Amino acid sequence: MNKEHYIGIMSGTSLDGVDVILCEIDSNSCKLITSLEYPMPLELKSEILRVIEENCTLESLGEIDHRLGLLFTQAVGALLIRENIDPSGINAIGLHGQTLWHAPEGEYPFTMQLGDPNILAAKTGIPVVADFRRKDVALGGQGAPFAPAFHEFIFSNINSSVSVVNIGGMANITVLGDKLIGYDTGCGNVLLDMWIAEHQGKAYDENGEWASTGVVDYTLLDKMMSDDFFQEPYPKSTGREKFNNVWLQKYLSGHTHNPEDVQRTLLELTAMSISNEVLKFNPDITLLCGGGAKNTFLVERIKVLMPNVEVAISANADQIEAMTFAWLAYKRIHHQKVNLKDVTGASDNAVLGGIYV
Ligand SMILES: Nc1ncnc2c1ncn2[C@@H]1O[C@H](COP(=O)(O)OP(=O)(O)OP(=O)(O)O)[C@@H](O)[C@H]1O
Ligand SMILES: CC(=O)N[C@H]1[C@@H]2OC[C@@H](O2)[C@@H](O)[C@@H]1O[C@H](C)C(=O)O
Repeated sequence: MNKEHYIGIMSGTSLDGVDVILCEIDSNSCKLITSLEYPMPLELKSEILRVIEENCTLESLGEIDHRLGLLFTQAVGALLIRENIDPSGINAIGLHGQTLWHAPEGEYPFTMQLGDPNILAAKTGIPVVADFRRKDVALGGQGAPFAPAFHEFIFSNINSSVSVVNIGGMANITVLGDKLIGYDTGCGNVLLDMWIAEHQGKAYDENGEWASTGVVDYTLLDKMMSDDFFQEPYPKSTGREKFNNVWLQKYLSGHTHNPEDVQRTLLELTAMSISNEVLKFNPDITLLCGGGAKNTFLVERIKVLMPNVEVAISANADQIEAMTFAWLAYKRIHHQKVNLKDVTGASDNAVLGGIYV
């Protein structure tokens, strides 16, 4: 069987860094060979947040597209140099890009990922597959989440009923079965990160330590849990354009709260919005992945909220999203459709992504 080598690049909604992985892929398997986390410069992170949350000009968008193209190129270069890899041995790079805005519903649906793939292809000499999501949106789909198709590929050999939950900035669930189910459950770490940054100047609440000093405000929790997004049926997907400071302030306004109680309540919101969805499918096992799987207090709360489900941290928990995009590049290079229509609501499965050489 022919083994091929693909690089996957993911920079998610947390804006914490760029995950770069190298995989060996064939029609039956995807083996992680090595990975690297390349830091997102703080100034670029602030500029991206400013454009998303405050003020956007065409010039700022164009410059961010270029700067991200350079950043992804540096990240790939760092991996190739560290591992002493010749670029000619890489079949292609799967580049997710940085989501700036995701609006799959409405009169003119769109999803926007930036980071010019031409720069990456030109500077590395490696073919790049990018722009994965817009074909799905063109077919009437949500354009997200895509990881469920990869979860199906790597986890369907498990002989129990399985669900997979990625806890990134946003959180998404996959339920494996005859019909593949997957959708975003809502916020993952994004509100927790935002609140601790504002009150303690930290990028994230390590192991939920600050949250654990507060108490859950159940009135606030109930109000937030009654938000439309949590009530809507799937297919559904979301992003920073919804779960952001404006969203939080809407629920906080009119009351005074201790900051640590808000953090504790936000952690409970993440745990509850995830576990409510998992429990709808009653799986034997739930595999957690993404950065939130390292938050020991969050994982503890998820376990408490679903005592009859075995909760485990998945293999390669930090790399699965980047592996997804390496595998999607493999699918594109081989002109294979991706099994996502039941997840995203697209009218058909499709060959996803454009090739940049
Ligand atoms: N030890 C830890 N304790 C608490 N939280 C952690 C820990 N390690 C990572 N995190 C959280 O994980 C986040 C990063 O997760 P991840 O990289 O999976 O997100 P992402 O890929 O950017 O998001 P998305 O999946 O929505 O695109 C950090 O911002 C932080 O909130
Ligand atoms: C539009 C977008 O970038 N969505 C991300 C985000 O981060 C988690 C969740 O929201 C998921 O829908 C998706 O990412 C993963 C990689 C996915 O497509 O499965």
